[in-house]
Amino acid sequence: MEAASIAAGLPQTRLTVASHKLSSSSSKVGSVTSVSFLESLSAQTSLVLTASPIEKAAPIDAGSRGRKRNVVAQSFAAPSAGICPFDRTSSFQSQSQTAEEKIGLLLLNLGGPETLQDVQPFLFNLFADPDIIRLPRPFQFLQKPLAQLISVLRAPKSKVGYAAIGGGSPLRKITDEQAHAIKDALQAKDVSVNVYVGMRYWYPFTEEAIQQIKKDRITRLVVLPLYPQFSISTTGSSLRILENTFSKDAYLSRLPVSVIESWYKRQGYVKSMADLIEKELQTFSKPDEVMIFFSAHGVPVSYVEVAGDPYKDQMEDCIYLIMQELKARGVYNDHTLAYQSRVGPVQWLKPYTDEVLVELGKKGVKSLLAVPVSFVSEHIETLEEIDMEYRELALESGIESWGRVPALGCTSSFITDLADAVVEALPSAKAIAASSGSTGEIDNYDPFRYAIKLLFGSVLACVLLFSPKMFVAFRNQLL
Ligand SMILES: C=CC1=C(C)c2cc3[nH]c(cc4nc(cc5[nH]c(cc1n2)c(C)c5CCC(=O)O)C(CCC(=O)O)=C4C)c(C)c3C=C
Ligand SMILES: [Fe+2]
Repeated sequence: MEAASIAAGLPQTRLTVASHKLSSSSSKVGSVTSVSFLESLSAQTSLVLTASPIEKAAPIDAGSRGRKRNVVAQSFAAPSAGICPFDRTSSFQSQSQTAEEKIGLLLLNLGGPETLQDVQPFLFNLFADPDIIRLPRPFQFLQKPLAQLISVLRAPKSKVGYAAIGGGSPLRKITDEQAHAIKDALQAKDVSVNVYVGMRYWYPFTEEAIQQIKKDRITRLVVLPLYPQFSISTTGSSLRILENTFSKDAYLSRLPVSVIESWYKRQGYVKSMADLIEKELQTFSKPDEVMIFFSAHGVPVSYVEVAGDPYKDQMEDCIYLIMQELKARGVYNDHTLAYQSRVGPVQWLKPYTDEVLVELGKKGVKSLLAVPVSFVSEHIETLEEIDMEYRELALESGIESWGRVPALGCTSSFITDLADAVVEALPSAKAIAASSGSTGEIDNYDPFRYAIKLLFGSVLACVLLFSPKMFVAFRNQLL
């Protein structure tokens, strides 16, 4: 649904932010930040803070060639008819309202190519992100030429993957469904919100969502990244877009904002994951003998060891909490954690999923249940990498029974808990730092300087990449 048509004529949202009663099952754990998200992000990503100003033209334009420009982000103002079920029996009650508010909820996600033609420009946007390819400051002018080169080299491999799952990523559709479901779950708690979806690397872009929030004159905003754990490369990268845009805009810099940075500790999430695992274990002939195999998306080791990305610690903590929940239910299966989806010639978090599968086969493990744990939607890495590549590898390695837990998607207990998280975050919303300018203009873009940089950078990138050592590394790891 197009945002413009839905968002038009929105009723003014009425809400008591100061006084509300929370459901006894909802948990306040999780990391909620208001203004301080900028500071905490700076602390966590100090190495890249001075990276490029908002990628205003290039990433979006790169993806919009030959496509009707998507001018508005998605906003969901109308209840959707039963796309995702959720629990309407929550004990949350909003009480009488003291102020008129127009509340926005911004869901942040990665985005994915919708067609095979989108794959290369999508990859360009991804590799042009200084939070994904972290170049030392003197080399940052190489970011875009490198992104162009790597995206072109990587695209054929990625296209095979996307072709295998139906010719495109399901992320936009699933995220839209989650947006509708959270909106409905909030409505059932008497909290009216406009929900916006902002993708980092594909449509609807985060920048578009922000512009829509501004147009809609939202008065209070909750930001909810759809990643349970924080990583510089995911939540951090999306928050940087917000930081850059909000701090330069008079209206946005005064808008009270609350950011839910990570939420893997929430009881609703932990219990929902445990429910899925428990249910899937029952599909095996001997459930007690199944190894629970958590497969998390990897990140380069340098993110954790040099830049201080909390992702690895949070992931380990998350697995611990899910296993504790399972033990409390009398499920004592063995479990292990490995990291998947590495790209490029650098060291990523270990152990690697493919290597562990082979080892487990050698050790005589016969039944294995894969649990994707970094992400809450089905996507290429669950549907292709786990369900096809890793399954085949596991069976070749001697594992006889293979299962996979579905992504949470619109599971009702999970959606209800996210809605609770939003309600809990509302009171702490605060305006971000004062605006540095009041025009709302984002950045000066000089096409001539950009072209010179691009030309020079491309030549240097080719020289670097086609040196024999780099060439071998890329051939082995990227293609
Ligand atoms: C090159 C570096 C990458 C880092 C670091 C990284 C971190 C990271 N990614 C996700 C979740 C997703 N990644 C997706 C696609 C994707 N990611 C990379 C690279 C890095 N990811 C590439 C090259 C791609 C494109 C697909 C491919 O060619 O393999 C997606 C989208 C999937 C879809 O269905 O479209 C998601 C989701 C997490 C959680 C994460 C760090 C914690
Ligand atoms: Fe990724």
